[in-house]
Amino acid sequence: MKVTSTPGPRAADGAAADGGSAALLAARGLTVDFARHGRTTRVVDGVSFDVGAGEFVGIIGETGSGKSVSLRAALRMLPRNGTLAAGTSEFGGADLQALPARELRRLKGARIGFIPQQPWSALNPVVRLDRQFRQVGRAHGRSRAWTDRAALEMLERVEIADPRRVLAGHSGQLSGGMAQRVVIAMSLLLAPELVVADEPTTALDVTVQREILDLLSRICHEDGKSVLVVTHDLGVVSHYCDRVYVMRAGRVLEDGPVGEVFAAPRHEYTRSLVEAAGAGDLEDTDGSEGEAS
Ligand SMILES: Nc1ncnc2c1ncn2[C@@H]1O[C@H](COP(=O)(O)OP(=O)(O)OP(=O)(O)O)[C@@H](O)[C@H]1O
Repeated sequence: MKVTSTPGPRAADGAAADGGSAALLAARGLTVDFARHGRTTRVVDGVSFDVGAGEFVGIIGETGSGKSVSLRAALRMLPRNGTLAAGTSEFGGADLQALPARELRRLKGARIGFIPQQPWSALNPVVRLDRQFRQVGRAHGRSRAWTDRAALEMLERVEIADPRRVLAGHSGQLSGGMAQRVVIAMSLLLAPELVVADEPTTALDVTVQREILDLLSRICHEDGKSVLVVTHDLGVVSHYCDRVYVMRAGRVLEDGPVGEVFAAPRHEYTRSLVEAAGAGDLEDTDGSEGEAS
């Protein structure tokens, strides 16, 4: 994959300087409180980010820095004990925080695909996979025939061998990598414009991780989709993303084109991430046109 290093200003407030109102997903000032053991803790504080059309954006930071919570806040997917204390998020100009729940559900399945950390969390072990695809199709007004055809096509695109047999089976028969391919196929079923992936490969073996990411990136590039990926792996961001937001302790420390941020980090923390990752992970971030293997 090409890693671009678009020249341009680097924003200081966590929002992309070049994102502006044209962004497909725009989050501004997200601030999240969690109630825990009778106390309220602020875990995300004023986080802003943009994802433009066709852009691959990464959010990176150590465990607990607030990456997942920011992403979930933007998509109105916070757990019960989490509250959005401040901030806004828009998708294609629609206010995600104000949309009626039904419209939000419709938009999320059809225009925003979500890939979770654990494929198993998105699959029901006791329901045949073809039925699970049909449930997704039905929820969005698609016929059974349409869904069956689309599911087969998507499983082929994610390189599942013998997709008919897989569809007639259950998720428990799949390896982790196969299960994540099925989840990717399901999340892409309705051709969403944006794919949001929360540490999509941490549950998988290292070799499988790369295969899955290559596949996801290829399909999303071919179809011109936007991707927002949350990861603690600098190699993933440097290899697959155009722009990056670096998070620590619930805030965005810096953001910008991947090549620029990692080649000349402004923040000490980003510098330490780069140093810890070592040169091997940064082979593609020099602003030149590195190709993924
Ligand atoms: N449901 C919850 N209730 C209380 N606190 C939570 C909840 N979910 C997350 N947190 C807290 O919010 C903070 C940010 O968590 P978050 O999951 O966003 O981190 P992260 O950067 O995505 O890390 P990881 O890579 O481990 O997922 C952490 O301190 C976490 O303990």
